[in-house]
Parts: sequence; structure tokens; C-alpha cells
Amino acid sequence: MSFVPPSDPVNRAKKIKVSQLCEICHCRKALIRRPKNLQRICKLCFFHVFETEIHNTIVCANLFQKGEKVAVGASGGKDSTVLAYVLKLLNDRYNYGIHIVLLSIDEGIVGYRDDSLATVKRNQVQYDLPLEIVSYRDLYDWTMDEIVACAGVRSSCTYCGVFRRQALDRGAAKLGISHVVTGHNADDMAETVLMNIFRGDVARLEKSTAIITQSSGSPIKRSKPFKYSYQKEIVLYAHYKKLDYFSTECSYAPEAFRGTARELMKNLELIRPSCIIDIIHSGENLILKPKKSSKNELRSASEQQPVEVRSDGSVKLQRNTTAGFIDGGKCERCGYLSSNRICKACILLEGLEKNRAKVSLEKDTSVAGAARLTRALERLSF
Ligand SMILES: Nc1ncnc2c1ncn2[C@@H]1O[C@H](COP(=O)(O)OP(=O)(O)OP(=O)(O)O)[C@@H](O)[C@H]1O
Repeated sequence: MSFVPPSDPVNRAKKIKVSQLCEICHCRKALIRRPKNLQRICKLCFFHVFETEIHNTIVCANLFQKGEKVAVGASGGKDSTVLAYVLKLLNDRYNYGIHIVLLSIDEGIVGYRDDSLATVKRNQVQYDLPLEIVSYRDLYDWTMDEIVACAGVRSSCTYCGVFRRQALDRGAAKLGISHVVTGHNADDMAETVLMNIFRGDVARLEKSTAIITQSSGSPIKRSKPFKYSYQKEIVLYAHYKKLDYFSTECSYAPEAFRGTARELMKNLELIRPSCIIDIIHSGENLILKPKKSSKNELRSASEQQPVEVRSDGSVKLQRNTTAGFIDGGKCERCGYLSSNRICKACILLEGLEKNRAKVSLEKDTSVAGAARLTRALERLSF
């Protein structure tokens, strides 16, 4: 489809220097320097190219089927707010025929998630979309605040990531929805490619640029319509469209390794703006050697515990770099999909329960020695 610049008769009469004109429509004043290619363009052309690129991504990947129910993972942050807004707009403009629902996970982080969920509730009214909220408290009987108090802040992203993935799937399943879209953008994807290269994590590297991910046997597929959208352009779009979003960072520690990869990429982007897309394209075109793992190796990999919970409550996710993932299995404890006998969430929960008892023993400083132990034992409940 050829690009037709949107008309703006109000601004046409004004005299603008040729050097200041939008490089796309050549009639309005350029207001924005596009982060993706440094093109100087006007606001209306920016809206148009930004939305059209997302539409092209959706069409090329055949993301939606007519009549499909789609849940937008809505955190209230800039990415998912823009995603909900643009998806609704494109659905109306191009008649995708999808039914959009906002799905939010309440991790239980006071002063952060409660405020961002208030934004999602406003978005629900502004965009006239149904909203479903699923909480860690209901699913796991723990909030992130309690997890951090028990296991420390160092592993907070690991706990939160594992629980959130599962919570989004469970929330979608509850609504009878089999497609969850998230606001992961080009920067997130390029960072993930770099992180997997730095870690030598070949199994994850192979999957890290997929726009759709789904475990075989799983009813829920996930997709990333912002796969090629730059973070900076999403922020610009939200700003110029005056969208209502929540911009505070999570109160707990950011993932340190991702932070380092992000900084490296930001520095590269200064010299070469296209590097974000280039990294994604490199990942897409990477052809890995066929795996040589024997059946025995695969079996022992699937039996290996996916999470190591240390005695101080911190956790380490095992990275399986030699063998492939085994899809389609179910966790023996919760029945949720897992490539291991016991899923990561259940192992983390078990570690937390053990640590809860230990922490309550150690916390009481009002008495010492045997009295402290007796008092703690009196309070313990299993
Ligand atoms: N609490 C949540 N509830 C529902 N979806 C979530 C939640 N947290 C994250 N997501 C989904 O996962 C995507 C990536 O989240 P992440 O926190 O890694 O990035 P982000 O850049 O902060 O995203 P956002 O700006 O949308 O908050 C989000 O865009 C959203 O679609």
C-alpha cells in the first residue's frame, strides 16, 4: 500500500523554510527527528509511519485471525498503554476483527503496581475495553513485597518474571483467550539477543527474535507487535498523543545484566541508530548448528531442576545451553505447563515457604538463645 501523507489544511498556509519541511509530506514543518533513521518529519507523518509500521508487522507475521479474542498484557507503563491504544486504532482502521481485552497482573508492590493499575483502570474507560486483573496473592498466596522481605531484593526479578509469565497465561486461560500480546519493543528484543550472546545461551538465542512464541501443547500464544518499534518512538508517540500512562520504574532492583546490555546498546545507538534493528535482523538470520543431544541427554536435561534456591533465599535460574527445551509437559504439582517435572514457579514457591519459616525465626531480636527459639516455634504455623 503506497503512503499518502495525511492532509492538514490548517497549517498549509504558513510559510516554512524548505530546510524545515517534513521530509515525508514536504508541506508541514518538521517537528521530530525520527530516532530510527534520523529523518526530520512532522507530527502527523510521524503518527502515520509509526502506526503503519506496526500494521505491516502485524500483517507480515499474520498475527491475528478474524474473530480472535486478544489479551493485551497491560501494566499501565508506556509500552503496553501505547500498544492497547494503537491496537484498538488499527483494529478499527484495518478491520482486523479482533476482540481486545486488557489483562493486568497485580504483583503486589505497594507504591508501584497499585498506582500503575490505577492508570490501567483509567485506560479501560478511555479506550472502552474490558479489563481483567489477576494477582500474585490469589494465584500464589504471596505478594512481591512479601517475597522481597523473605528472599531479598537481589532475586526479585527472577521471582517476578517466572510468576508473571505464568500469571498472564493463567489469566488469559480464565478468560478463554489463547493469544496474549505484550509491549516488548525492538530495544527489549535487541538487548535479549545481546544478553544471550554474552551468556553463550544458544538455546535461548535461537528463540529470542521470534515474534510469536508458544510451547507445543500450550493453548496460549504470545506475540510482540512492537518487535520493530523503537523505545524512543513509543515514548514520543505517547507524548504527542497525550496518552495517560504511568512512568515510574519498579521499586525493586533492575535486572543488572540486562541493564549493562542496555547501556552498551544505547552507546552503540548514538553512533549508529539502526543498530537496534540490525541486531534483531542478525538474530533472525542466525542459523545454528543442528543439536547433537542424545535421548539420554535430553531426558537428564528435563529432569534437571530449572531453579536453584540458595539458603539465603536468592535464586539462580539454570541455563540449559546444551540440550533443547522439551515442550508440552505438565508440572506434577500444579498441573501447569512445564518442560520440567516440577515447574519453576512451584520450585520457587517451595523455596519461599522454607525461607518464610527461617526468616521468622531469625527476625525476633527481643529475646536471645533458647527463649527466642521457643517463642518462634510457638508462632510457627505450617
Ligand atoms: N503487571 C503486568 N500486567 C500485565 N502485563 C504486564 C505486566 N508487566 C509487564 N507486562 C507486559 O510485559 C511487557 C514488558 O514488560 P516490562 O516490564 O519488561 O517492560 P516495560 O518496558 O516496563 O513495559 P511497560 O512500559 O508496558 O510497562 C509490558 O509491555 C506488558 O505488555
